Amino acid sequence: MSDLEASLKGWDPDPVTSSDALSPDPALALAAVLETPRPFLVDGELPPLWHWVYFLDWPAHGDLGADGHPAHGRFLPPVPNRRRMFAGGRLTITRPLRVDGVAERTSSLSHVAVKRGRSGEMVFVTVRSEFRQEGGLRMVEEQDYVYRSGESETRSSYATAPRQWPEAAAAWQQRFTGDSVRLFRFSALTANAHRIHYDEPYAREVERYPGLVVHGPLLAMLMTELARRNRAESPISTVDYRLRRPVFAGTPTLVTGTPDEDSAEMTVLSAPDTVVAQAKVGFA
Ligand SMILES: CC(C)(COP(=O)(O)OP(=O)(O)OC[C@H]1O[C@@H](n2cnc3c(N)ncnc32)[C@H](O)[C@@H]1OP(=O)(O)O)[C@@H](O)C(=O)NCCC(=O)NCCSC(=O)C[C@](C)(O)C(=O)O
Repeated sequence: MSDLEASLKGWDPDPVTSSDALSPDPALALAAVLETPRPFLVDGELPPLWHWVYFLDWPAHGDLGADGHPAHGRFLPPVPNRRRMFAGGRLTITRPLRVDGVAERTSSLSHVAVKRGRSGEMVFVTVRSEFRQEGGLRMVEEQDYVYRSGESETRSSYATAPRQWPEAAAAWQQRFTGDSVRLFRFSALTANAHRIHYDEPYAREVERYPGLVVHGPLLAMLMTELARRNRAESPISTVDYRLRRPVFAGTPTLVTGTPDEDSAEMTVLSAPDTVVAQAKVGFA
């Protein structure tokens, strides 16, 4: 048994339920950060993944670790010297949540797996959440987080990111470059104090990235938003996404979509053959 596996023995956190009155304000602020064309909230319905600006935790300042991330939390694995990344997830929407109405989220630990990848040993933690409003189940979500233990390695493979816009033949396309202001505003909106997103000396010197890291949730949203804008008549009912490589502020990326009858394959490219994020979006 590896040290990582040993540290997880007996870890079995209980489910937790929280509620949110779903004020429209966070959604309107998110629309500004994403530069979403009007109308933002048709019939008050939250677009797919926009619930990420709700149900937020604001731990006391003293309860944050040196990385800005909470030092303790229900679904944070007891891994020594923990380093975390958002790796992917799946969302099924039966009926969208509506703003201006209390909604409830129940989260539980779904799955823990220690795996060995190109970057060494890591633990994948999947958290499953059910969202209810007006007594009905509206969405089921699974989110995969990856945790590593120990000091950051030198990430020399990231240092040579190209500085040109990637090109692709996909039907839907949108250019995107993360900049520090947008990353800061997205961190604030998602109550994410992780320093890799806004503290460049920390990102470079401590976590050894070549720059600020673009949020995984932001990349996932760019993909669903491109699909939503191009298929306004068909509501999105499923999203399955994976974050494959970190993206850094200043890196020109291309968000692409290749539609099919009832789904679309989405990617974020940092070079024509480098997929940094991918998603499959299903239309109802
Ligand atoms: C995830 C990394 C570390 C895998 O690392 P790797 O490349 O070394 O892995 P691999 O060699 O591709 O695969 C190894 C195993 O892992 C599995 N695997 C591989 N990927 C996934 C995935 N997504 N979900 C589930 N499983 C996955 C894969 O299927 C395989 O399993 P197997 O051995 O059973 O076949 C690597 O792909 C990576 O660095 N991705 C980018 C992560 C990223 O940049 N996230 C956004 C920034 S962090 C963030 O936003 C955070 C936030 C918001 O601040 C906050 O929550 O705190």
